[in-house]
Amino acid sequence: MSTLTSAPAERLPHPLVVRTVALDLPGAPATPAAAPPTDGTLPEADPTDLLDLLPAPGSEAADGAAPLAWVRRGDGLVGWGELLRFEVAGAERFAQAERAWREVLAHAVVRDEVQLPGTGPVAFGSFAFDEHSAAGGVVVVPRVVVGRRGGRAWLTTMTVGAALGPVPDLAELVGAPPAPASPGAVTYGDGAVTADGWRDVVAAGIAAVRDGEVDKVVLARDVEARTEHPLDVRWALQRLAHGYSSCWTFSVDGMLGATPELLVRSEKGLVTSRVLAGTIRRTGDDAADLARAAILAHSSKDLEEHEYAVRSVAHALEPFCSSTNVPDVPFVLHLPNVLHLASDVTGVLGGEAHAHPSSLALAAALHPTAAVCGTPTQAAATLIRRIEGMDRARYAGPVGWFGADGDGEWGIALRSAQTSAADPHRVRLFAGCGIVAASDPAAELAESEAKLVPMRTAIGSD
Ligand SMILES: C=C(O[C@H]1C=CC=C(C(=O)O)[C@@H]1O)C(=O)O
Repeated sequence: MSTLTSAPAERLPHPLVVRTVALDLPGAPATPAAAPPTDGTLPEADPTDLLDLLPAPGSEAADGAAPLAWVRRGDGLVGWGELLRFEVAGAERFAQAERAWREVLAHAVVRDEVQLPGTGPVAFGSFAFDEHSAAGGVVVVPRVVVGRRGGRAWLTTMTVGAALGPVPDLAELVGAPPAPASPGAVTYGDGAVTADGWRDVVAAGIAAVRDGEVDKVVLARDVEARTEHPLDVRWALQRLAHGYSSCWTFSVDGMLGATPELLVRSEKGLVTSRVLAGTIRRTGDDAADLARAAILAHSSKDLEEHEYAVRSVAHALEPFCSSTNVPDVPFVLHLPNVLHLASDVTGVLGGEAHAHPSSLALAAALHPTAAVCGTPTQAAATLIRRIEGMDRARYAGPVGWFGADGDGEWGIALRSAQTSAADPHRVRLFAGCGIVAASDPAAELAESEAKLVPMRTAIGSD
């Protein structure tokens, strides 16, 4: 693995050599002729088909690095082996990451026999929420990527060399990874702020809204988990993908989770963002939850929170788009733990395709949205720094992947946790809540607990 902070291509002894070939995964025929079926439906993939391929920690293939994943409903990308790693920091972290990736690509030799979004060269990234955070950001170029999309699958290998090697073989690259072992019992402790202390943080946030310092602020907290056995990230990813299939299950550099919120997907000039804000807990009873969905859809407090988030995304996309579509009314997204108000904002990038901003540049322009920071953005960010009492690190920052043409997908790292490279028993879980004038500290604490459920379940053993 090479860790580079600047001018990566100049320091590479040879160009990046990339080869993508079609693959025969379950539910993903290697030959396009065999798919899609005549009834128009796509073959069902198990949500963990891709995740099952990830090598075990400590194995030669894992290369000492955390697994890479971006998976939803069985489609997506998994990657392993750290061929290149770029660490970035500060306000320029996104631009630095983009520059590093472009420099590598400028010297790449690519043979892509599949030609779909996610084939050819691919890099994964994860970035700190706050430009002042020591967590900065990282871009990882894996040695191996396996992808699946709409019934087709592929294998990409990336090396640094002089020429294309032989056709890569999945069986040789993967072997038969052992199933992840349970992390055993998990104990929980306070994070940077205790639960009681966080109620006071929320109360301070409400006071700031009522005083007119901000219209909305999103406040977050962390809890510390300790697993009996070292956490195998694959264990958590498989449980997240099964339990939260409508979310994007991600893992980059030890930041993992299942986010319901897509910051931006950019594909062939079409931009999509799934905006969430406004939440109600589920009860576990379907009839009661339907009634709660109706309450949420009409709650002025939640609709206000949501409106700020949608406006911030639409406003940030406008300069790049020739047209945008912003739904007038949100829909209710049903997750196993909570219900959210959700809006899918779309746009068409303006100008010539070669001049389109990359998906990461769009993510940088959108970040931080009012769903994770507040309104107005700068005042909310300042308030968060003053009262939240913790470094969010990469929680609530952009996480995802991009390819050689800049297209890609970036989620907001929510319902997430950060593992520790130094201590494989330690996991830091995060959750946050949008605060407006009508918020109540006890209700927000309960909401944050509901938002911790996906990661608590993912690292649990039952
Ligand atoms: C900040 C988080 O959620 C955001 C996304 C959806 C709904 C939210 C809310 O209703 O407060 C938050 O804005 C989190 O899950 O940590």
